[in-house]
Amino acid sequence: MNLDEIRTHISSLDKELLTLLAKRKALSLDVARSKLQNPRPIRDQEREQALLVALINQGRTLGLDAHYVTQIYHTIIEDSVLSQQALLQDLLNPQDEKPAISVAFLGLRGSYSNMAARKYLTRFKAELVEHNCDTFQQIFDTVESGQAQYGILPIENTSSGAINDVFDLIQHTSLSIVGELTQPIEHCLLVGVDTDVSKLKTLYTHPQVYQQCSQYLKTLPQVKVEFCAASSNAMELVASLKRDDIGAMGSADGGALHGLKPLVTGLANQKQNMTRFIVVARKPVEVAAQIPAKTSFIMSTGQQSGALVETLLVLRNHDITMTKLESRPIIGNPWEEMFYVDVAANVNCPNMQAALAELKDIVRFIKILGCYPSAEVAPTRIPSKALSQGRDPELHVTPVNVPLNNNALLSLQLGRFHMSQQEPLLIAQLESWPEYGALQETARRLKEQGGQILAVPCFAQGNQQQSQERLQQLREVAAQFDLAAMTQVHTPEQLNRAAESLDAVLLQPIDGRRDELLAAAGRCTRPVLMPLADSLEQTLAEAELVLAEGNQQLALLDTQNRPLANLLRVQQHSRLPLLSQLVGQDSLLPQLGQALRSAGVQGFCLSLTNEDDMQPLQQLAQRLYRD
Ligand SMILES: C=C(O[C@@H]1C=C(C(=O)O)C=C[C@H]1O)C(=O)O
Repeated sequence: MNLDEIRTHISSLDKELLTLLAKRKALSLDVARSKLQNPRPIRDQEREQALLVALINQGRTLGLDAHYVTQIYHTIIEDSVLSQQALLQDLLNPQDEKPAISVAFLGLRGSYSNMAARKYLTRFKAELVEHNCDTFQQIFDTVESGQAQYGILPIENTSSGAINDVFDLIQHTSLSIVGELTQPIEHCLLVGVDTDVSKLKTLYTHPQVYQQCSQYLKTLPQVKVEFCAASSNAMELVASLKRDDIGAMGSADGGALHGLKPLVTGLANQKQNMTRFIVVARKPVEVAAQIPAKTSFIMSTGQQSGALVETLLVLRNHDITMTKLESRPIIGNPWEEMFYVDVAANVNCPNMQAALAELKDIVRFIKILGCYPSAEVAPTRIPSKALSQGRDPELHVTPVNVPLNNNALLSLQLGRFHMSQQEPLLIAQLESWPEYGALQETARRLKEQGGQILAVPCFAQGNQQQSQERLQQLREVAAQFDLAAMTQVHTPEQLNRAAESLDAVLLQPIDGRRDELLAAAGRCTRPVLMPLADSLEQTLAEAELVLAEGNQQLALLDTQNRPLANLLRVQQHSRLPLLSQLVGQDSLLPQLGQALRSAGVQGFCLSLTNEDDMQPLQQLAQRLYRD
């Protein structure tokens, strides 16, 4: 086949794939209708898990990686669940046939609020009429007066926290919250004509965006920054001037609406930058019982001691999970607070009704702001043991008896992975920086075995530029294979740079600068792995140093295969999660792993050279994740 023929073949396969996806979606809507007739929850994670495991195994026989199959199916299932939810909501809240849906939001075309509005309203399949507003107050007014049906408001951001102005306005509105959505905020450098970063002289941006990208902007000393009222204004300006020495900052999708292209992406200091938006309307909606719902309410309690605790106990006693609690001053009543509460419950469910009745008796004031479908479809986790492949028949031994009496241990989240003794973390730690292809291959094999973290040394001797590139590449490869990324750091400077890009850092203090590194680790916002010191006392003192500076995301790492008795003592005294570093080629690796796990070790850092084969990793994974 020549190139054209191959491409024709690919195009026809893609068409088939799309047809099949559409058929799958239609079937999933049939499932939703059947769940409405015989009421069952929309989400069935047991079914999803079984489906994913079967698909991963089928994929393997066809030569497809586990992570590839998982990623594709997470997207398909997320859409399937959200579409089912939307169908149920439409059936429950029939809308008059509307030729157009109107929505009020902050900023112009291309603003983050505009992108959120577009995303939320795609499911209405009606033309969108946009009302640009200059202030949050104007959004409330536009919806209250009936000029727009919906208002979209940002309520909290993962880097900057609660958006107080919106919380304050909600106190006084008659509108209801009818929906929520979370939008990733991905700042890019946008340009209107073909150009290069070195040619840029002026960047137009909003002060908040400037702040969130300060570290990247420091690398462009030749560029002057001009502030605009909103990112969308900056985009409009750059689009109209069409010059190669100016740029704007904002989202790639927003820029595309103005014909701008992203020149550099991922500019934010904090990589996981998300904003949660609420959707408000004049009439509340009813949420189908099968859909995970949230209810938001505000309340003010008296000022007697324990008043707030009393209300929280009511929620606990009715088994209602609180997902958010904010307090804001009550305007006009100095030192009195209004509490904003989100709970994961449908306002009409019996538990919530009972809780509300009790709350009414003990608070001064309570108002339901709305009940709406929860927008989070967290990917179904596949247990590592379902992934760990190619079991070795000779390794049959009785499963370890994991002692369950140490649940008082502090736990740790590394990236999106949680450390637990039931499912220990598996880290592949390369001893030196590999070729890009070899890095990808290690990541792929680690993921195939159910491992979670890729650790590679990124800091080359004195070469800042190179280490920056390595941090970037490690982050990319880890993300590609849905792994968390970690690197070894020797100095506070390295620690700060690693913490900007990666999910965790592994401390390797240099003599003489040890305390300095520990103090920096205590101030950083990433999880830290700290090697055990020479004595138990010193380890405890060093851990205390990190914890006292405010970082509670700390785990200890035994790098010297210490006797089990020592490890048990460290755990007993520190209550911190403990990991063990093992050498990749040790023939006793699986047995060692099993013994250490029985002693309470919650993670394994397997050091590998670039030449090592991955057989031992596979054997360790099999042993760790065996039933
Ligand atoms: C389609 C269903 O509903 C949901 C979506 C699933 C899917 O798209 O495969 C699987 C389980 C449910 O969470 C179902 O229950 O089968």
